Amino acid sequence: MIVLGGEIIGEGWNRVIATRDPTAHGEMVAVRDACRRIGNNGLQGCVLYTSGQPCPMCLGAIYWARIERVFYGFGTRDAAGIGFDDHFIYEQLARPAEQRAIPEIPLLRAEALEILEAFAADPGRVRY
Ligand SMILES: Nc1nc2[nH]cnc2c(=O)[nH]1
Repeated sequence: MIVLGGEIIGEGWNRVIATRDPTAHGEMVAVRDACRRIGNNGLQGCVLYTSGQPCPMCLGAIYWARIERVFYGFGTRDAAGIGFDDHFIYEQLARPAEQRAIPEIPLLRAEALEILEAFAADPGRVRY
């Protein structure tokens, strides 16, 4: 759940299998719920309470949402004990991008930079 000033503003639980969505971890569902309810993509000042320590995907969403603090029950090593990959993915991120089980390989940087620079120069750009 996500709490702001003592009030629950978002709730979520794992919906990966139910919705056939690999991103539907409990934390992601809660972040989406809170953002929808408050009508904002930022969750500044909010605290997330979760049974399990967030995986890297969820932690990324937590950072992007600017959540202030996370409280969790069991850790990623505990989750690994029942077959979840959270800890494995953290270990993967500690390796160079090219050496991971799923390598990230730079491609067409100059062309991609043109798109990035055009976006940066767009006066209608909204920062988040
Ligand atoms: N913290 C957390 N870890 C997971 N690993 C797989 N699914 C989940 C989830 O919903 N939450």
